[in-house]
Amino acid sequence: VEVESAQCKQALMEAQGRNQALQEQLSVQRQILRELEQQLHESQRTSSQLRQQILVYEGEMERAQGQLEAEMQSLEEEKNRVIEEAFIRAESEMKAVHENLAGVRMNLLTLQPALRSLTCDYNCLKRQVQDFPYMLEKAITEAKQEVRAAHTKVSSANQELLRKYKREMNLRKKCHNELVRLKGNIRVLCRVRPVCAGETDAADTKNIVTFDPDDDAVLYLSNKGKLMTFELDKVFPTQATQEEVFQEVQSLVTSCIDGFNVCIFAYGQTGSGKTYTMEGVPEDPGINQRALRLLFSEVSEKKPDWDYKITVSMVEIYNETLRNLLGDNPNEKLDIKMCPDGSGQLYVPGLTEFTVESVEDINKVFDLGHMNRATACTNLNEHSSRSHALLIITVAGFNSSTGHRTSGKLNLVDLAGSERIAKSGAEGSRLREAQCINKSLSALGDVINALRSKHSHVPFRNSRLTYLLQDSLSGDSKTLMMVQVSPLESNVSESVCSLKFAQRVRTVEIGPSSSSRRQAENSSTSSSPTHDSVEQTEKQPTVT
Ligand SMILES: Nc1ncnc2c1ncn2[C@@H]1O[C@H](COP(=O)(O)OP(=O)(O)OP(=O)(O)O)[C@@H](O)[C@H]1O
Repeated sequence: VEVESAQCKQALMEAQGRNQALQEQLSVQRQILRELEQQLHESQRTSSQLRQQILVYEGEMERAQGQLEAEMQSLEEEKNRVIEEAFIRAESEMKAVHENLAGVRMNLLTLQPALRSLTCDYNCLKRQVQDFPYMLEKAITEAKQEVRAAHTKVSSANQELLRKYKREMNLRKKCHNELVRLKGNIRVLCRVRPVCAGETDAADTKNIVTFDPDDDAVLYLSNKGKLMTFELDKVFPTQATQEEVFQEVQSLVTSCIDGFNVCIFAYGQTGSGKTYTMEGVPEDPGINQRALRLLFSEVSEKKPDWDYKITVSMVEIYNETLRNLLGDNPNEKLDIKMCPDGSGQLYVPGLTEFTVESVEDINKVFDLGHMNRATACTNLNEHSSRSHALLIITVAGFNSSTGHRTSGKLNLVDLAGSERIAKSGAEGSRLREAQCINKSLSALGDVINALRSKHSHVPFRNSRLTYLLQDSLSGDSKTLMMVQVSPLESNVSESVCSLKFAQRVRTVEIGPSSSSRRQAENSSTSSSPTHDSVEQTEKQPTVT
């Protein structure tokens, strides 16, 4: 029993253990059951909600179906209406097309004859095109022959014209020379400046100059109650304009295009209008600017046969010293030398030359010249009265059809004041200035005298001025002296001196022919400097 009791106890314990496990399983199963019941309940609730929703949807679907059917109905009606309209339109368009077609058929009937004539034309043209190369070749050959004939004709006409042109040019040159010869290779004109504002109130301002209304070469001067008469080549009264003065000198200016050398001098006492005549004022320029403008227009007219180069130099002669006014260094002194080529020509080593082609170029050159002239002196007005200013214009031409070349020089000179300085008042540098001016103006007078008198010796080398201008004063060169005179009584003695000088220069007898003169000049060019045989005191007012 004890053994069985132990076994029973063991079995009981196992049975209790199994019972315990089953109990636990049961409670888990119960829990699951509860949850499932809850889920079922919720599902039932959801299902009833869904059923209700289904009912709502079914109601909406019914309503939508009703609307759809109504819309389909209306679309069906619209479709029928549109089809009907399209049908009507198509019918009318069809009718129009039929009508067009009938028109086109009619046109076709009328076009057929035109087509037939076009075909005929086409065939005709085709035949012509086939013949064209042959005809073209024939026409080209004929045209070539005609061109050759015309070319030969034009060439011979050209040759003839060129020959005539050359003859005319020579004739023009001869006529011009003859004209200048008749007027004299050296002409002396006089210009009387007007009384300036500010001069009318002062003493001695009486106007003592009168003119001859019938003779523009005569001028009367009342000197201490005595009427003096002067006869020159032409006299410009006070009211003469810059243009009128220029018209008188313009033939000389243009002659340098033909290869002549020309000198135009303005001579007279300080304040007599030399600078006004040569340079003028900006609003009314003088000979310098007008000459360059005229040269520009003349050479442009001669294009394209002639090609010209115009160059400009500016020089000042002060106390017998030459200064380069267009150079980099206005204080640099220049020398005059004989060309080493043995031609007898003179040249100035280091002299600056500018090529000018327009009025702007001229203005730039003049501005530079004025600036350089002013740089080296303290009082420009006084300095310019005591120095000679030279504008040297060179015109070199080349004719491309004839190969002809020309070279002419135009020297425009504003001389130093010619007035005499009282012996007592001149000393030191002023005396030297006066001596230099006296020397150069005397030398100029001597040279002009010698040239007009056809002297065998012309004293070019007696001053820098005449030496520099030697090639422009000799040979076929032309010279014009513009004697400037003040009309005031206070200047009467200087005016008398200037006019006497002018008249003497003008009335010197004309000597042998120009060819013998040239020989004389050539021999004089190579000779050593000698003093002139012409009486200096006879021709030139004395500057002491
Ligand atoms: N024809 C003229 N018409 C109007 N004004 C003139 C005329 N000639 C000269 N003048 C005036 O007279 C004054 C003196 O002239 P200008 O300076 O030309 O004399 P100049 O002889 O060159 O003197 P300088 O020897 O001192 O250089 C200037 O004010 C100038 O404007």
